[in-house]
Amino acid sequence: MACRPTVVVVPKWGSGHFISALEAGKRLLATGRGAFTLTVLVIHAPSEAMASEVQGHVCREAVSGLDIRFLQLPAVEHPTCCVDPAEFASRYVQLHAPHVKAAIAGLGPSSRVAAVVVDLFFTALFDVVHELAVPAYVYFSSPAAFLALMLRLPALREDLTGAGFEAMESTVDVPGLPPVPPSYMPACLVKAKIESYDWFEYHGRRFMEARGVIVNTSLELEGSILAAIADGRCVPGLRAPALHAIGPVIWFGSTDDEQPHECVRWLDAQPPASVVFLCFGSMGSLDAAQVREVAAGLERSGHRFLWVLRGRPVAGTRLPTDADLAELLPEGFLKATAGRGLVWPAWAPQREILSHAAVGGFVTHCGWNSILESLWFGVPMIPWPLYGEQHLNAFELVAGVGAAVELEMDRRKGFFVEAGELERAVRILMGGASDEGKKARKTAAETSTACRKAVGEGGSSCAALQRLVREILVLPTAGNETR
Ligand SMILES: COc1cc(-c2[o+]c3cc(O)cc([O-])c3cc2O[C@@H]2O[C@H](CO)[C@H](O)[C@H](O)[C@H]2O)cc(OC)c1O
Ligand SMILES: O=c1ccn([C@@H]2O[C@H](COP(=O)(O)OP(=O)(O)O)[C@@H](O)[C@H]2O)c(=O)[nH]1
Repeated sequence: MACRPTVVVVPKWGSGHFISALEAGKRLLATGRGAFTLTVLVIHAPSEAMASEVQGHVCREAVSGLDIRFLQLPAVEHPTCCVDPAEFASRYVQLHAPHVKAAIAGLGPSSRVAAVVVDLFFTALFDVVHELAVPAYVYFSSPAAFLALMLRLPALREDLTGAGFEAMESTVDVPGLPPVPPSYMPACLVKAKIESYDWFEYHGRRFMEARGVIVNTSLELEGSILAAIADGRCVPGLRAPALHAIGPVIWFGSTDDEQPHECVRWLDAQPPASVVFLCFGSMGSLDAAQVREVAAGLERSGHRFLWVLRGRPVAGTRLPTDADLAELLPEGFLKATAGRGLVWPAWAPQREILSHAAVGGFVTHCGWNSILESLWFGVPMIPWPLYGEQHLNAFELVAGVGAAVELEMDRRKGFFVEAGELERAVRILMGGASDEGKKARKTAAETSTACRKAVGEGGSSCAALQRLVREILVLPTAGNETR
């Protein structure tokens, strides 16, 4: 079919961002039933490890036979003196703006560019998208709760002293959530790191310029927050951005391994719902003292476990290394837990593990993709937030969604978790007669059903996707219909 319009997606590197944005693009493509193609502008990831991860996804999709064209953008210099990944990503993409403009303009002769969808850290690209008079969308791969908070940041700034949320005594009003204690504010906003607050506030303001914000969530999961945003409660006096809740967007593809993964083979030999799974995301790792507490807590809980234990990143990088188990684990631990525990020192196939019948609980760093995957498979959680917006996600999981047993962390000691506390939470989550555990397991099962219904034919997220595709396919209107 000649001259079909194309939707341009500009994803950020990093598993949680890139795969999610690509999968959302593929769902747009499938919903459009051939009415448009997808063009993905690939930004060179800032480290070799991340670049090769992105390349793996690109190569796999390039041979999928779908209408996706990948355009690699030229490399640019790295910005210097950035305080955190949010600032780095925001400034790095600014340097790509001329290349993004040239790439989009270059598509013009063969296909009309119907929309440009950028990652939540990439709103600096709006300037060139506006210059080209193309409708701009944001793909928000974090929860609506964090979107609500980002939209609220300009107003919240007025209540803050220079010390940030850490010094705040009252709770924080995130519309649609119960009052949030300041200690649950995202790690990137809690400390007096004014640069990262500035950047999140910057993006929050720029979301208002978008034709719509596509959020990886559903009405069933975050209905009250989506309603609060749509009602304008986050941006009083201004027009709220149009929202498209199309989630859960989860990638169910595989990495073409011929043999089942060792973790999966081990799970095959365990009884149903007997194993607690521990995994801390693409960037999470624990220090040596914390590793010893986890080992003691798991040993004392008496439960079966599959623990993805990663080593600290080497200097100058952010990705965890493969762990040296002999060095990290307490002496005798592997022997004492042989037969009922597996410690895996490298990247693990998390989705496959969560889908396994032997898994009954998940100790998670609360990355939003991990939460959605766990809910999809009906696995109740113990939240152990580390970085980014994860503390807010953990609060929402316990106080809002309810599919989790809270883990007490010593907030004055770098969020340290004692062995006894992990043992307590694991025992409650994995069995026993406590109401708290029963409620978490029941809510996880119910939420799984609701999530699957949302993306199925006639579900709320499926309908939102169809409305979004209709909106993209017609020329810009003042529509704000998809709340
Ligand atoms: C959303 O707020 C923050 C996100 C991050 C952040 O940074 C990051 C940088 C990389 O180079 C690679 C990554 O994979 C990555 C991931 C990441 O956070 C996760 O993003 C997911 C997709 O949006 C999802 O939201 C997870 O919940 C996040 O944990 C960093 C940060 O501050 C340091 C943020 O505030
Ligand atoms: O050992 C690992 C660690 C992470 N993941 C996947 O990486 C993504 C992590 O995204 P999330 O938003 O949870 O957290 P982030 O790593 O971006 O902080 C999820 O899809 C996980 O399933 C995985 O497959 N194996």
